[in-house]
Amino acid sequence: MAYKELARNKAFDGHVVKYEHASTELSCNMKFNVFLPKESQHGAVPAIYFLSGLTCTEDNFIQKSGALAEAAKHGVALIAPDTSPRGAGIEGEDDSWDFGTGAGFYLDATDPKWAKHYRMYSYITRELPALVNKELPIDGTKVSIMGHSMGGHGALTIYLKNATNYKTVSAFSPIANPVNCPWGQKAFSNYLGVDDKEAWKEYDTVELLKKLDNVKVHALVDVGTSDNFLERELKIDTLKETVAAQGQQWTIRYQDGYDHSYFFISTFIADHIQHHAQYLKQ
Ligand SMILES: N[C@@H](CCC(=O)N[C@@H](CS)C(=O)NCC(=O)O)C(=O)O
Repeated sequence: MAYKELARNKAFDGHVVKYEHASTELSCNMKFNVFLPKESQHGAVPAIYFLSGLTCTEDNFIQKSGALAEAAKHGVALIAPDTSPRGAGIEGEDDSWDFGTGAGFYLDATDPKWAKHYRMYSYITRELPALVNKELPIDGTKVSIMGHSMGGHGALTIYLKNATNYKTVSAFSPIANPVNCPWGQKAFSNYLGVDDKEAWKEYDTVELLKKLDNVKVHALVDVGTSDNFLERELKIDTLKETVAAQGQQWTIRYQDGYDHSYFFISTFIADHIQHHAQYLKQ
């Protein structure tokens, strides 16, 4: 299967289209959703990738974030991939909600048990862009990336490692320092092995920021002060300190009383789309 259309719904004068394709990176079939604004009927448009969090599929963001209206306003496409390979059949992959299926952590696993299928980093940075740039009216020279929670971690790390490929980055409630939190330690010790801590740092926003020389990044990060995961898992204070120490000028906002849910995302999604549109139009 090269790729096939599974569903198409008109929205805000454009369309939300769901596709399925056989992924060579992940060795399984994968689904993703795309919002194509009406401008895409006349030529290639800029696009924002949105990486979702733990337990999500390709549907959560496109159905719950309220992003379509603002994307339509700016003539920008949205690309919403799944969060892990599906049905790989690896022992233990469905045992917990924060690891395995629905929790690919946007890395390329090196542990032999996971290495064949759990390659979300290569899928998001190479395979999926190659497919959408070839098959859809997407301008591959004008793309950016954002995400939520595990997907916020994915967006920030992918951006920091490939800054020339993306115009900008933003995140909601990102897992900012996974080497120092339970979710990250569980994922990295299994996918990357317990011993190779240097490999872990390659997928850690705070650690990547420390290595960033002379590159100024203008990222937007929002997190809710009533987010249940704020202290234990997200480590936004550490991110903020590192950003300051590195002389970066990120906008990091603590939003009073908001939690980790899509109600929070939908409240601030317009700000994020506007942030991206400003860079995508340059
Ligand atoms: N274990 C809880 C928490 C998982 C959770 O909060 N997931 C976030 C990302 S880390 C999410 O986006 N959930 C899906 C949704 O709210 O639609 C659950 O299964 O809902």
